[in-house]
Amino acid sequence: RDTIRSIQDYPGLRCIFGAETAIIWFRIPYISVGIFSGWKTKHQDFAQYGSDIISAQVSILPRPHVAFFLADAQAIKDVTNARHRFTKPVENMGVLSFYGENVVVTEHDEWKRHRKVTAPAFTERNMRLVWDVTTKSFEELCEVVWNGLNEIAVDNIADITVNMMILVIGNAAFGQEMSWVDRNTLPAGHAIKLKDAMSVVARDILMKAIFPEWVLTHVPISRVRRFYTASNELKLYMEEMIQSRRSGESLGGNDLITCLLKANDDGVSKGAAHLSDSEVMGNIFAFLVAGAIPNFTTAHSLAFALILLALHQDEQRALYQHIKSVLPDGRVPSYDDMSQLTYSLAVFLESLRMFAPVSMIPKQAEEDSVLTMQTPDGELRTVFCPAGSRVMIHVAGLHYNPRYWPDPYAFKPARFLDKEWPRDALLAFSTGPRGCIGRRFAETEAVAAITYLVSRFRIEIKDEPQYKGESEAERRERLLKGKISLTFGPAQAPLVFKRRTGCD
Ligand code: HEM
Repeated sequence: RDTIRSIQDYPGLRCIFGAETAIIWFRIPYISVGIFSGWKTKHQDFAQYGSDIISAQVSILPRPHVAFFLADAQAIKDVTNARHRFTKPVENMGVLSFYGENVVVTEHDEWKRHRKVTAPAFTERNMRLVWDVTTKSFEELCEVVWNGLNEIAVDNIADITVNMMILVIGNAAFGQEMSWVDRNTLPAGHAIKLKDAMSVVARDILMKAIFPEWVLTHVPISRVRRFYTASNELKLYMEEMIQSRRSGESLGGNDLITCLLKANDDGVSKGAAHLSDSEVMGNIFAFLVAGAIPNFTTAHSLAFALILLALHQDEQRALYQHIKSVLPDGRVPSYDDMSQLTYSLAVFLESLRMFAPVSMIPKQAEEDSVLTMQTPDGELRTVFCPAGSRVMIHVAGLHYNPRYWPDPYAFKPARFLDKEWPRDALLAFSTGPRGCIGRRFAETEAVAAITYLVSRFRIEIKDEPQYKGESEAERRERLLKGKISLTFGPAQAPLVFKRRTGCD
């Protein structure tokens, strides 16, 4: 009753468990708000209450409190820009700092120091490397692994995109040669290969949050043992990589580790902001395994983009024609072409709008504040937000808000070709000072991947006898059904890649 009174009974959800409780992840009316409910409810809660800011009053967990859900672009912009008034609640993110403090898990001046050193690591040269590695890996997949075949059926497209992202991050962030056909032998002193250590840690990182250290060290369950070995191995690999760059072995590279170390050394020599050795490790880990979250997000977003293109052949044709107009000779696209490949980027952004991997971004109100939003009639209205409230940026609510995105359930990449597209209403990468540091990295990877694949293959849905007779709508629902693991990704989408013959 007290919490409801503190917000003058502002309309919204009333539940026992809050959006951040790990006990019940989904919406159960009056019981649980559900951290993952956004993917399902999209803009519906806001439409129901007739307002793009609604409250959620929680009576038990994580503690009795008020949360506000925001799907109003201006209110979200105000919150994300006011870094000191609306902070990132980092207290539950310890799992991402087990190799060292880093830019993801820090706040205030500490965060500022981490961000100042890490942001310059994402150089233009690094993006060029990301592009080259992505196209090279796809070339290897199509010509070597798929053996130049004209038709390839893939049971689950996400398996391909996740593997691809591990290769890209291994090459472009770690500076390690990695490919589909693993030619590397096991380095001396290691129990598993780097690629395997990355995949296992990325997949099972939540074990670190769930289990105490003694469980990881002693419990004889093979998956737990494998995770424990992989996380120790990854640490060892990272130490060796830092060591080799420190001893000047490979400082010529443009990978993220090299760029980060250069930026840090620069800070040290100028007496400016810099990081300790353990913080360097923590940030490399943040790029990679916290980077596992970003990397899975990129992989899953790319998978959704390919599924949507397979479901919308008209859009795929338009994209192919556009790619052909940029690359009429059919050569492999280069990084210099990226600025012209606007349709490929539009496809990626539209998939991110429809299937944002991060559906809620939490903030904490440090002081009493007022949120300003627009009513459906276009008037401005203020909402009192007491100190201590959670403010949840409801990405899915914003992305399906018809005020910014007419016909929000339709796949229309052309929205992003309009120069005036509503930039403040796309929050997949968050925005403001704490916006995603890897956005350009992810976009580069995705544009290279989409362009390469669509220029060479027509992508279709695999026909499966058990689904014969299903309607268009049922098919769409089945293929776009999401699954939640570390982030949101497609559950199971079988696709067929048909090599283009030149006349299609
Ligand atoms: C489609 C791909 C991606 C999506 C949708 C995405 C989304 C996001 C979002 C929503 C945030 C803000 C989280 C918050 O404030 O709680 C964030 C932050 C961050 N992202 Fe990404 N990301 C992607 C790719 C990447 C990649 C490829 C990297 C690195 C290689 C990366 C590194 C980071 C880091 C280090 C932060 C923390 C920045 C800070 O707090 O200052 N992300 N990302």
